Amino acid sequence: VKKCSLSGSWVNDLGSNMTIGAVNGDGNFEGSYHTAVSASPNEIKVSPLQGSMQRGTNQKGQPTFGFTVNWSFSDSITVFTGQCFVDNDGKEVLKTMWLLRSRVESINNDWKATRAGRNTFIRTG
Ligand SMILES: O=C(CCCC[C@@H]1SC[C@@H]2NC(=O)N[C@@H]21)Nc1ccc([N+](=O)[O-])cc1
Repeated sequence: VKKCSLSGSWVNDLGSNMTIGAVNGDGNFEGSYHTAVSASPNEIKVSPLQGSMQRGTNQKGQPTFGFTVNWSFSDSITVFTGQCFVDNDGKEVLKTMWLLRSRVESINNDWKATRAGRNTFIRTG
């Protein structure tokens, strides 16, 4: 069975770095995220992430997951969701989509407060 583990260090197509710790028995994990890009005027800082991985009853391998990055330097938050694959060269890759919600002053600006996109992560080191 193709096995793909989330624990360890990853880099995405934007050059952002992520480290994920051990996945516990409930499929939950924690880690840290250092984004290479930001739309905030503030200095970028390492930010915590928390997430969950679907274990699948019979360890199907290539699990789905989701995690939230609570940006420490800006009034915004990103949720990522995706799947951990083993590609045709045997390399682990995380294919994700994300929603980035920024705080806006007024409900009248709510329409423009959520950005969406995709990121692919590969292992570093
Ligand atoms: O910019 C930010 C916080 C940093 C977001 C980084 C995003 S997360 C999805 C994508 N994948 C990455 O690795 N990095 C990017 N917050 C923010 C955004 C917009 C506004 N705004 O005022 O529009 C304010 C703060």
